[in-house]
Amino acid sequence: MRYRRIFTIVVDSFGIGQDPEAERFKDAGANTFLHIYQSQQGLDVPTLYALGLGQLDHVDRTQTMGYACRLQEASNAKDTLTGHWEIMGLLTTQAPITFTEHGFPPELIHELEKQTGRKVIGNKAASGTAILDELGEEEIATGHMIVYTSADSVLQICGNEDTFGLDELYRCCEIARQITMKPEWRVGRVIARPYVGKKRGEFVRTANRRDYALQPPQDTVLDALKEDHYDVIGIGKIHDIFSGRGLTQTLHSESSVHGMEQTTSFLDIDFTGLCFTNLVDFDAKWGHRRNPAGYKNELETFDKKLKQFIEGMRNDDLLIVCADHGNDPTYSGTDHTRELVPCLMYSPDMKKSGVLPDGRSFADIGQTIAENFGIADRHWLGRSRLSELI
Ligand SMILES: O=P(O)(O)O[C@H]1O[C@H](CO)[C@@H](O)[C@H]1O
Ligand SMILES: [Mn+2]
Ligand SMILES: [Mn+2]
Repeated sequence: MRYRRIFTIVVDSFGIGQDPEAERFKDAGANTFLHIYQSQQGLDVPTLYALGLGQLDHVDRTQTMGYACRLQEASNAKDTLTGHWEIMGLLTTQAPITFTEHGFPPELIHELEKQTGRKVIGNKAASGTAILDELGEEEIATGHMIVYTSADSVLQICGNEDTFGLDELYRCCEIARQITMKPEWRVGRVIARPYVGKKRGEFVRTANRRDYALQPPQDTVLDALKEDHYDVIGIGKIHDIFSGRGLTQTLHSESSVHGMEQTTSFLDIDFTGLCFTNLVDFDAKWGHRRNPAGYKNELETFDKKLKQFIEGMRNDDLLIVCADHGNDPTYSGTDHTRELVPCLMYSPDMKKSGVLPDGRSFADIGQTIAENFGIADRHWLGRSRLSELI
């Protein structure tokens, strides 16, 4: 075992340019990183640049440490579940079901209304904040529930924390999850979207969001690590994304800053295995909201936290910073964008630094982890980069 602890941090939606499939996903030209950089007159992220991020899109050459490369998604998707599953070795060939064109079919809605005892309003593809402005007041006045979707494979239900109530929202989502287990309705996630506020313009979504995700259909590198008695710590949304599978410990985060603080606190803990973190604010607060200035700020704050993290690393620690898909905040629409993702790898034990060739799957990350911990014999997807980290 070369590294005793591997910290993998997913900067949710931090894409680095279109991949060969982007056109098929109607995302030609998308580039989350570069377009934030260009639209905001630069990006002050010295730590990410030191790790080689700027080399990947040729905007900065101040790399001093670690190895940087770009990875392509091998799965037929651009969403959070498939992205994370692929990072941990699982390929998704069948595109996840979506209902963006006409909303959910009447039979599904009828079943949901019958079993919850509540009428459905909305039932269309929408941005979560826009649909609250449109229908939040009606939901509060009538007790009906706002159901909406997006280009992700999701069924989302909004509920006002004061009038609808959190428990009731979770109950309705559990019913929705059961109903959508039917093969033709099997969305990747049902998501409870609680919010507070009384009227249009004042609604704010809270951190009590809850995701009811499908189980990964097969074992991932996480399961294999757990089976071999390694520690597998999930921070932020990791638990939801893997339905708790393959984890030995879970921490939920209030924000991406909080997620980095939780991750950093594990530097002081003597574990052996993987600490796997998802930082969702980049995607949920800025990418989907098409807010490049907010995205820039979040990145710059993250960069400072990353510097502190690196300062606390030991020689037998490996850091991997990556992403699960793109979400270019300057692109049209409000959905994810199919992109390459950065993969930045660093350990204080490295003698050299540089750029590595692009990889054909996000699973290069999982395979690197698998080789490090001696579980690569299971033929995971992807190619280990361990021998390139010199
Ligand atoms: O617009 P909001 O509600 O943030 O939705 C976003 O969040 C959901 C899950 O990531 C996806 O449906 C995506 O579109
Ligand atoms: Mn994501
Ligand atoms: Mn998203």
